[in-house]
Amino acid sequence: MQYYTDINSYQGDKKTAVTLGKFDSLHRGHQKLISKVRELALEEHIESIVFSFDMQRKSLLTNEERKRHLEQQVDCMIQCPFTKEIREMEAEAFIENILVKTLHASCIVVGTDFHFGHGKRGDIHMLAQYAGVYHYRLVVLEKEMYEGREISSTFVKESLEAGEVERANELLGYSYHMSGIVEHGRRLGRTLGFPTMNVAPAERKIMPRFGVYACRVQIDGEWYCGIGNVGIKPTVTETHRLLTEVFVFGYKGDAYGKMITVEFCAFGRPETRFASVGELKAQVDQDIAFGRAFFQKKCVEV
Ligand SMILES: Cc1cc2nc3c(=O)[nH]c(=O)nc-3n(C[C@H](O)[C@H](O)[C@H](O)COP(=O)(O)O)c2cc1C
Ligand SMILES: Nc1ncnc2c1ncn2[C@@H]1O[C@H](COP(=O)(O)OP(=O)(O)OP(=O)(O)O)[C@@H](O)[C@H]1O
Repeated sequence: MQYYTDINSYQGDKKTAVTLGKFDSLHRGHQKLISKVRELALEEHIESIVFSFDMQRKSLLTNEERKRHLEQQVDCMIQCPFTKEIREMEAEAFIENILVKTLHASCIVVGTDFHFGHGKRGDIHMLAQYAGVYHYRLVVLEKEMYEGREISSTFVKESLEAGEVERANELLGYSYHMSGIVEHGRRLGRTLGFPTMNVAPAERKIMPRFGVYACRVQIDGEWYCGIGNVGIKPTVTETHRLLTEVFVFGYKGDAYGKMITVEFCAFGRPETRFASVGELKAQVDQDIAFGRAFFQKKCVEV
């Protein structure tokens, strides 16, 4: 996959099938658009492109994660910073300069509510109006729904904030996850009987509600089950540093310094400030039982 973080460096001269939007989470609605772009590109022997506006704020997927998700799916991805120039570009100019002259779009795929250009004046009606002028085909897809509500990145964020991670995962079509390098904790966990891997989220990564989650953890390419806590460990620290900590079932190695991925599968309980470390340990023992039971119910060996 070709990857660009600046529209001006795009040099392709082939005709393309393009889908556009913020694509913050690559949820099931986004995936429908991406599948369509791939299908059209194959049919017409043209390149498939995902053009995403990088809003440069807190997001569900980091740019790196979004790139990784699309790596094997499309020919090209452009994460275009939402600069003043882009924000203030009139919609007609966006169609002519970006879609037609730069990307050579011959198919454009968007959802019914796609808006673009200065003041968000551009929409599917404007795109349809110029289709004949610039000889592109416009494909507008209906919004993918979940229990009567349109799937959106906003819906995913609300679900994660509420601890409804299982619903978030349904909306996404994959499990919400975070990655990072395992760092040293205070090594208190191992004296309590549950050694943990500590990972800090990327700076702009949105984290789910503080609390305990049944997790799947990828270490050195292998998947494990575990139980994790997202939060600031108020019982044992006062630094308020946000971390994910996981006790990985059956892992015996030394993971310090390794890059791991933690998938959030089910919410157990909110993070709590306990009166003593003894009370915390008693609760974590129950959390471990919750985690094991969750995966056993799914017939996963833990
Ligand atoms: C499943 C699980 C649940 C946890 N729940 C809490 C909690 O509710 N409150 C809290 O202050 N810390 C919680 N922690 C964090 C522990 O305080 C922390 O893992 C322990 O103190 C070891 O920290 P260390 O890695 O710095 O040694 C939890 C950790 C795990 C693995
Ligand atoms: N549920 C959906 N089904 C089909 N297409 C969708 C769906 N949601 C968004 N799209 C389309 O995907 C593209 C990117 O959408 P975008 O990421 O900008 O919005 P969103 O997912 O609704 O997120 P947000 O809540 O941040 O507005 C747009 O063309 C949009 O119309």
